[in-house]
Amino acid sequence: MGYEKERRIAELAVQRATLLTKKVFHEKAKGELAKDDKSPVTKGDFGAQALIIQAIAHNFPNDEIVGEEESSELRQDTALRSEIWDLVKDIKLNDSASDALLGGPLPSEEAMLDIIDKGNSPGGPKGRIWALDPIDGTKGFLRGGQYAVCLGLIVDGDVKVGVIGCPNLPVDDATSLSADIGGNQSDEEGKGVLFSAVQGEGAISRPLTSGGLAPSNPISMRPVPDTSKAVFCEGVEAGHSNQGDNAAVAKRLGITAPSVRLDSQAKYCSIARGAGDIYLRLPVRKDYQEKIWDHAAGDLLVREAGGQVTDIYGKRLDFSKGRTLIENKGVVAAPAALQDQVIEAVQVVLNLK
Ligand SMILES: Nc1ncnc2c1ncn2[C@@H]1O[C@H](COP(=O)(O)OS(=O)(=O)O)[C@@H](OP(=O)(O)O)[C@H]1O
Ligand SMILES: [Mg+2]
Repeated sequence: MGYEKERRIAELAVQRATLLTKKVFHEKAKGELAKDDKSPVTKGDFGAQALIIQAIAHNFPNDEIVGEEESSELRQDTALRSEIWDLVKDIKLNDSASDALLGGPLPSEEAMLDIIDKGNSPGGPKGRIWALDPIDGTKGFLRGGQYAVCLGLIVDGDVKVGVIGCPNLPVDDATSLSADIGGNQSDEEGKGVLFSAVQGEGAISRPLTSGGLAPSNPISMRPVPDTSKAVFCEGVEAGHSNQGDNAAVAKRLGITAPSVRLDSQAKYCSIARGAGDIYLRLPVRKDYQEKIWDHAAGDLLVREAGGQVTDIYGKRLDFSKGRTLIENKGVVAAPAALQDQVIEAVQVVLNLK
């Protein structure tokens, strides 16, 4: 219990960082950048990481941070670095009291690089550790589709707070399921959704804004009478989860509805609000270790919305082992009442039993 300050700071930090990523996303969408230019995602990633770590370091100076990015590339590339600095120094929430909570402007480009490198914690079983993915769903971002800004607080190995900004998801939690849930949901004015959860206190969503926090609504997973009525949410990239195995699991469960495909932790968010029911991430490569920043916030959000999240063996995701989920393989997230049946089907399809 508690963690209200952590939730508020995390929500505001993610909201502010999302503004930066949206600026770059829309420059790209309007064709102002070369089509094969990889720099938009790089700019968004580094800029958002700097802004979020600044807010954490200002409010919780003793906490550690596991961030996806580190600054060595920027220390080599002065042109890219100054483009990112131009973005970072100008981003403010349109509400001075909220902005002040996140700390004053960073003093210099050098300070920005140092802040980015505070994301170098090795993680582990003890203490307060934030897991940060400044742009999750890189491929979705580049494609003009779904991406997410994700931040989770892990305390002694347990996720206590999870916050996810999804600038391209529809604001209304009741929006019906749609296979076409790409970047066409986005606009520059400030649509999109901010999701959050605190352990033991449920999950909420609120519209993303460019100022202070908007009013929130509780969210929960859809009641699904039996597995055949469920809808899958799954990734877009065939290299990240095994779509053939997913289809075989769906068949075993009697599911006929087409899967909703979207990038990033927007999948966890969608099932947590009832826009889809089951998220499967079945391994493609045996040796791939999932990263904690790709799952910490989404894991808590779904569990607080009435779901269960495990790996393909039915084991809870273990965030106490460092920067990766070394003790887990794949992800299976479903309404709590269906989880055992889904795991059973996964294990049959993967020949685990
Ligand atoms: N081989 C493999 N297997 C599983 N996961 C991998 C793999 N390679 C990369 N990644 C990580 O996938 C993150 C993006 O996941 P998504 O869910 O958006 O992917 S997708 O929707 O399935 O395309 C992506 O996060 P971002 O880099 O932040 O986009 C990677 O951390
Ligand atoms: Mg990621």
